[in-house]
Amino acid sequence: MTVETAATEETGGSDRESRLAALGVLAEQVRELMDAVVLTDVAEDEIARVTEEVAVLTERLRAARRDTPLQPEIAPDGSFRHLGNAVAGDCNPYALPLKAEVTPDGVRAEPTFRPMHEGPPNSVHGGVTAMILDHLFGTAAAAAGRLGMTASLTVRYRRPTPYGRPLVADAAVTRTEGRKTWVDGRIATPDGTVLVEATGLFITPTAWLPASEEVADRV
Ligand SMILES: CCCCCCCCCCCCCC(=O)SCCNC(=O)CCNC(=O)[C@H](O)C(C)(C)COP(=O)(O)OP(=O)(O)OC[C@H]1O[C@@H](n2cnc3c(N)ncnc32)[C@H](O)[C@@H]1OP(=O)(O)O
Repeated sequence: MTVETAATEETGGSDRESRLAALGVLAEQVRELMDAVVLTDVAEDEIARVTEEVAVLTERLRAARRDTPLQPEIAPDGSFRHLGNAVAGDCNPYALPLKAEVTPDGVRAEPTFRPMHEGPPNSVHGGVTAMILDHLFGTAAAAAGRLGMTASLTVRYRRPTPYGRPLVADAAVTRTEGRKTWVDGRIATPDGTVLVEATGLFITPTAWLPASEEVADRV
């Protein structure tokens, strides 16, 4: 597995960074749109007009398209980034996007879920919280020099997870054995009430072993 540097793709340089920043702003606007859709109470004829306008915008974006979302790369500042990722990608409207910070113990993030993440009434879907923990766990493994794929994830849901307010998520490697890495972590309220906790097993595919240490310094 190789990770390209940002400058090697397409236009390169600051033009590309400027365009990616603009794409990030668009993705955030689309998140706002998705929340607006799940919360709107406007009349049916207004829904129909907005639908037509959105269809026009969709066609404009399709005027020039890639085969895949943006792939993992080394950003100009030397950090690892994956702008097309469904959890952490700034340029993917489906992503929160999750911002993980490396700590002495592992990794930490402060996710705020949105109305569009509704599962049970007035709280976040369990598949969404599991996805966030999966990604955070993968980041904890990568930061420890053990880049891997999720082999299993065991999730325990302790309390309903609210949207609309900042929460705290953390993860740490607890054990390693050959290419296997076990990670524990949780999502909690800022005062420490655990909402969701999980254990994950990550396995480093043999082909990823060379990239594993390189990525650790850049997460
Ligand atoms: C590019 C830079 C990226 C930077 C990343 C930043 C953060 C990114 C965060 C992203 C996070 C998002 C993450 C995602 O979303 S990852 C997406 C979800 N996960 C997948 O799609 C994984 C699909 N599965 C596979 O690719 C393979 O099966 C893997 C790679 C997992 C193992 O295939 P491999 O061919 O390598 O394995 P092996 O057969 O030689 O077996 C090796 C050992 O492992 C044991 N075993 C195998 N499977 C399981 C299992 N399911 N439970 C328990 N144990 C299992 C097996 O018994 C053996 O043990 P032993 O006999 O040696 O004791």
